[in-house]
Amino acid sequence: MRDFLKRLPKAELHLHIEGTLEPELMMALAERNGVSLPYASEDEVRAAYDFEDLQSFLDLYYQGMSVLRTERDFHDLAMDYFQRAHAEGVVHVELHVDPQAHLARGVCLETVMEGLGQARRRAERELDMSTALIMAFLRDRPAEEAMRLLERAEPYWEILDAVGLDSAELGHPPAKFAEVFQRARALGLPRVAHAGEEGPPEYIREALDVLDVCRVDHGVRCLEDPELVARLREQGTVLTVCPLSNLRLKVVERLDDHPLPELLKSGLNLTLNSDDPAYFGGGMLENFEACQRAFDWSRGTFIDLARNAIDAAFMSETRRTELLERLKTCG
Ligand SMILES: Nc1ncnc2[nH]cnc12
Ligand SMILES: [Zn+2]
Repeated sequence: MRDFLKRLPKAELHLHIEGTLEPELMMALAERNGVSLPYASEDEVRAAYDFEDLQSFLDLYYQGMSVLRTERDFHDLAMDYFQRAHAEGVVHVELHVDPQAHLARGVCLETVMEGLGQARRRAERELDMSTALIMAFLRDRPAEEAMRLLERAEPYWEILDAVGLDSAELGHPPAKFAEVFQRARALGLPRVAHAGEEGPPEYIREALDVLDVCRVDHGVRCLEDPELVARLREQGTVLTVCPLSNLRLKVVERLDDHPLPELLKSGLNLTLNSDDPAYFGGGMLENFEACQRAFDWSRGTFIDLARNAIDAAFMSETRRTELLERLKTCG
């Protein structure tokens, strides 16, 4: 089965590029840039990854990214991830990036975008990997700051595939960002948002009604609201589910308790993703394998999930056709 899951052409729709920073690269960049970290070794970094909830993870996630300072750092970060993902049979990656977290540290938007752009072009050329870029707003910061970022990103509007919404969910409902998302819509930018990870089903409704998102990141708490489930099913809204993330952030106690089988039974349009692979114990292949162990799904189920991701991805129709063809030969 591992071989089959590896061969499966996997499209990853929910990944935070800053969440791919492995302890080895974190330590190397800290050294290169003279940034001090509260860890003496990679093992100490790993030992700190024992999270209670989303906030306890975010605290380390923002601390970890303090080592990213230059264009080359962002290039190295993304290229490192693309190579690992490629080795796991990932053929398309949609990366969320959190510019506000970098701007707040004095790293300018151009540094982030140019570094990531270089890596994306190399991935395309050297790994035959397509990529998409989602510029995310931090929901625990003021909406005015998000609006300033959107305007500041004008030179990059052309290369953005979507805007997103992430960071601490509770207490920061999607409606707080109504104007920002309206502006993104007016600019012709597709929209996605994290909702229903730790937050209530009401946040998923708001993401749909107020932000007009085409996909919901996580969305697992929709099951608490049967009417919402029916609506998501009828609309075919994609949920980008992240099993190992939900486990490590204690959204569920054990993977066997994960709502994925129920979400599947409810006829929802699901995809599997890694979220922050360096922090949550594995990339796409580990997430697929963990589901195989926990739920004993058939090959057909994994093929369906992989197809959902390709169908919903921000990619050219030529690329989509090519990947769907590749998927057919996989069974
Ligand atoms: N799982 C997650 N939820 C919300 N914001 C995030 N930023 C990075 N990972 C995240
Ligand atoms: Zn996420």
